[in-house]
Amino acid sequence: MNVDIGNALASVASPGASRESLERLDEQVADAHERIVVGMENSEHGYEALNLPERTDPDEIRAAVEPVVDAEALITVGIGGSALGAATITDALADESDTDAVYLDNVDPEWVSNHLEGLPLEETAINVVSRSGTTAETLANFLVVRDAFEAAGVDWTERTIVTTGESGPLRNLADRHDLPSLKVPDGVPGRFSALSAVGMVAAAVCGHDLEALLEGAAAERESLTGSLFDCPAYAYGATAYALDQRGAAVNAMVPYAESLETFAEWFAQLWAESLGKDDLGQTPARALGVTDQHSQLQLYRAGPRDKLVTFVSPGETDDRSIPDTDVDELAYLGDATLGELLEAEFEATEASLAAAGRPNVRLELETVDEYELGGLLYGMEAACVLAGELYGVNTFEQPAVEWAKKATRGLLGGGEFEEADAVAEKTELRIER
Ligand SMILES: O=P(O)(O)OC[C@H]1O[C@H](O)[C@H](O)[C@@H](O)[C@@H]1O
Repeated sequence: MNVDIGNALASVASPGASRESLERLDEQVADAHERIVVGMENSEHGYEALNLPERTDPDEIRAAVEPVVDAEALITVGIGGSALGAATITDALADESDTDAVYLDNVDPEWVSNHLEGLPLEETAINVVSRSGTTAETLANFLVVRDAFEAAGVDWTERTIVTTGESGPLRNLADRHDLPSLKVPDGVPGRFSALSAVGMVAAAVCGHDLEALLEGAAAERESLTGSLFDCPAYAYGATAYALDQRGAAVNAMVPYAESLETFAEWFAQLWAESLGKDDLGQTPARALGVTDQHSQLQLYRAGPRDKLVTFVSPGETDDRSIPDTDVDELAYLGDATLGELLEAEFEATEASLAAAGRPNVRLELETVDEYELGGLLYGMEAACVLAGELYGVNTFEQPAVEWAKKATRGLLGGGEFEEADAVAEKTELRIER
């Protein structure tokens, strides 16, 4: 992954960071890097995630999925960090796979039923993922999926792989039914676990190259140095932080490839849940090039100056020519391909923001394959860890999310949680028709 921060400089954009201010910030980057290296060396909670390219064992993952490797479809049941990494990988590489990867994260009943209805269950595998093994949505959806298999006369125990922590309800269930199971690595929070079994079981069932994913990540790891000017991941993390300090409270992630739309969702969790603390953090927004040029771009170019736009350029992709036409006004299209049109729109949009003095950064991939994807995921994780150090927050906890989880459990009678009392205490000012 390469990063171009030119359009975030103060000479181009407002807010923007001057070259001199980035050089001053680089001293903090050097300190933060030292802290990160110590955390990695000591396998400290969270920092351990940056060791995954070396720690993850692809053979172990492939052995666990062996019984279902020919599945026509794979249902991954998980939420947040236990689903988005896997979904990012299999969505990005979907063209290369014969397996239909389906994700059940939401518990919207109609949506769950619609997903299950169309699937050939006797040819479908189940990938259930929960670090804690207690997340209500995941456990509930898993029970629903099991039930659907039983109703169709399909033995779910022959078709299920479990990835969870060392203990907990899901671990007990895996042991009781003797299911192939993998462990969420110690010290790795869910949103940083894409490059472990959490994200890679689905990739393995879909036949993707696990080694290449890890090699791409390892190459990014090699580039972690004490200077933002030598390290694309740190350049991104430091620039996003610097821009937020100058008023860019929103970070809009805009990939120029349909296959990377889920990546923007993954990034949103990473950035929001890691950095949103102590009244600090940058709000992630999601948009898709070229589609959202025709909707959100108006706001990004002419609305409040509170945004950094992050483009992802996918590099080389399959192309398709645009047929010739005898309509004079459209003749110019006949000389181009869809890929050339996309590229031109990307460059035009980037230039249009810069011309209006709106800061933007470009993440560049060579192409969308396992290697580049591994680098992108690792690079954004390292960027986020660096940003967390610069903000001075605890990047690896998520107490605000845990609060709502406890309130939900309390409401459903899953234990005594004082958080649930807040629901009854809600202030009402209802306007009725
Ligand atoms: O993996 P699980 O324990 O099921 O957790 C799934 C998700 O739950 C919560 O929402 C956490 O805030 C997320 O970070 C986590 O990824």
